Amino acid sequence: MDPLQQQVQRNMVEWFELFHKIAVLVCQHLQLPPNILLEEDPQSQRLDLLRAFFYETAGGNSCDDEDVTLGSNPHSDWGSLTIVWQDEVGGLQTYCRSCELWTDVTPVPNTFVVHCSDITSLALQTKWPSPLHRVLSPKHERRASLVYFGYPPRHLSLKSIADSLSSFRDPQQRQGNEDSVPRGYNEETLESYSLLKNQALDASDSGATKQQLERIYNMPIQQVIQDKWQQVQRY
Ligand SMILES: O=C(O)CCC(=O)C(=O)O
Ligand SMILES: [Fe+2]
Repeated sequence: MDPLQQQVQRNMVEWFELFHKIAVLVCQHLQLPPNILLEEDPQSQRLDLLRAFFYETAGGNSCDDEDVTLGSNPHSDWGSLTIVWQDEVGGLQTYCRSCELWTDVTPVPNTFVVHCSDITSLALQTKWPSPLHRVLSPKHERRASLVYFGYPPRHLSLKSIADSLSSFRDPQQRQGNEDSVPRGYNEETLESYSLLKNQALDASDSGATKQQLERIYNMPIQQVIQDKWQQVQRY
């Protein structure tokens, strides 16, 4: 590796660890149990990802097409928790389901945005919805962001996460014996969860379904996420 590559890698590792610490602190602050929504054992490999984004302006000389989208399409994040750092340009928006409007997530210096992502939301029976969000193409200034996608320990399943969260909040609560998905989900909310959609280009069933949740409910998270990466593989 040349010195520049080494420097970039060192910086990325530092940021990766910093974002992971922030994610752990968020869980602690929300009084969520340790080592359930995030892999906290330093010896264990994480599924987590850190991505650096750089959004070019849509109105540059090289492109006259007004419809061009250089941002990010509406989606929800698959994991447990997402931590976003964005610069002052803005463009991140979340969808308000009840008012049916896109709302700007206004950049605030020295702050991070935290999304409760699909896995956490599903384990909490959508009590905390996973936000549908998108990034608009910046018009005048280029935009940079760093996005950390946190995942639970790879061997856990949605069921075991759901059981741990409910017994943590209510120690009297007995763990469910059945492997089936509990009732109580808001099915309309589920429809926007990317984790439950078939995102393959040739997918015929593009809608999210309760059956999909049933299919993955007892699978190790690692397998669920591997299947998702297969779906979004573009050759
Ligand atoms: O760049 C951002 O602010 C967010 C990007 C995003 O939502 C994602 O990559 O999942
Ligand atoms: Fe996202």
